[in-house]
Amino acid sequence: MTLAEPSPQAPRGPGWALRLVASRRFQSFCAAVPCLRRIARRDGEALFDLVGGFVHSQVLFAVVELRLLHRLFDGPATAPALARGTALTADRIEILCNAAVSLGLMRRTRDGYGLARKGAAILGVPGLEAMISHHHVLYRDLADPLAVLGGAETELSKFWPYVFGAAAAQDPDTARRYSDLMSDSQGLVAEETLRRCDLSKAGTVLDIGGGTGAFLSALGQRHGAPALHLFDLPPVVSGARDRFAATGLTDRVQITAGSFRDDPLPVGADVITLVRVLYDHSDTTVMDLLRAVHAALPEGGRLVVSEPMTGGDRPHPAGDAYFAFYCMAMGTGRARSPQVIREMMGAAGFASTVDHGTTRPFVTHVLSAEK
Ligand SMILES: CC(C)=CCC/C(C)=C/CC/C(C)=C/C=C/C(C)=C/C=C/C=C(C)/C=C/C=C(C)/C=C/C=C(C)/C=C/CC(C)(C)O
Ligand SMILES: C[S@@+](CC[C@H](N)C(=O)[O-])C[C@H]1O[C@@H](n2cnc3c(N)ncnc32)[C@H](O)[C@@H]1O
Repeated sequence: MTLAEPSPQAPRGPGWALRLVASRRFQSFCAAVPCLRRIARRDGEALFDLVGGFVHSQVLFAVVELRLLHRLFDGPATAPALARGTALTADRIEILCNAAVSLGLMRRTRDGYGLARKGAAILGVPGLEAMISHHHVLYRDLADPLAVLGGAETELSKFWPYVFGAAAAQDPDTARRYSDLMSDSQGLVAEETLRRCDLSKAGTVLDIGGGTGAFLSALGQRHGAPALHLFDLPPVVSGARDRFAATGLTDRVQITAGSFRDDPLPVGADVITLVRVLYDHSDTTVMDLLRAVHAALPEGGRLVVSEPMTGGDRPHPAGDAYFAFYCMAMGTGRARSPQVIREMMGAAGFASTVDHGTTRPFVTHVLSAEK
């Protein structure tokens, strides 16, 4: 595509500036002028990161699948040493490790390769390696993003069957597979949610879609007072009793197996939490759920919603790229902005809503509402 050079009489304003940036001659001019060269180089590198980002995520996938970060946690190693125990040759491991160094996951050492800070951080984030390994499903779906955008059937939608109703989630192995993935990644979500919402004075907290109880376990260990009530699908909650026993919370916990799409919600809680639940479901299902939550709460009762959200009129990569496409590929879900969810809370009857924000949009965003 050859863009006409901006004519002298071209209107000034954003159009003029962008037309200039899109001009090959101006880009060549910038590369020759020192103060402009740095901007052009920075934008070019950022653009190339976007172009090559899918290779970067596959380098990360390979490093995680080969457990190289764990190998290096014990100390630096040479490429031949890292190749041992894998099906790869030392020269291919060297290529992978150099790529990992370029991405800040590893560092070059006198003896070969060592762990870098980002690589160490991955080892410290609960559930992150499992999520990275799980991405091969989404990756195959996004090989044809236009098909996903066009609503084609996806592999990912078969990974999370529960969103299609309790009947689809009867298979205990499937239920365990996604519950493990969720409970592994719950650590940071619970940390952020409980830091932003003080639930220490709650009487009873009902966690709807609470999986195998990871959030309630974190809440129960942080606050000694609230009684805890878990509500999730029958094949899912079966894994919860052991967790509560292991955290010494059995006496404070009630477990109800059921579907919020098909069964009445338990009553008696003064706080109801929805942690990474709404974005799995359509607007209709979400509105039905919010109305049922409103009905199940007493006057003055509180709803807490915590899940990754989009940026609304200020889109950000975590919510508007990753989770928006993830939920779209899932088939029924939708990543929503804090504003949209607060409007849905209001439409469901909640008198006041609060945006508690987030420190890390890629982990979660916290809202609450009062009846
Ligand atoms: C010199 C030193 C040592 C330090 C000085 C500098 C310094 C202080 C460094 C700090 C190092 C440090 C502590 C870093 C910590 C980094 C952390 C905590 C990073 C956390 C990253 C978390 C990430 C990337 C989380 C990603 C989560 C994802 C991708 C979750 C996806 C969930 C999905 C898709 C769920 C789907 C389920 C469904 C079906 C949609 O409901
Ligand atoms: C993404 S997981 C989140 C689990 C947990 N809250 C967390 O953040 O780790 C969504 C949860 O909603 C549950 N769920 C989905 N549909 C449900 C339904 N109709 N009734 C009850 N729970 C449901 C799933 O079983 C799953 O545990």
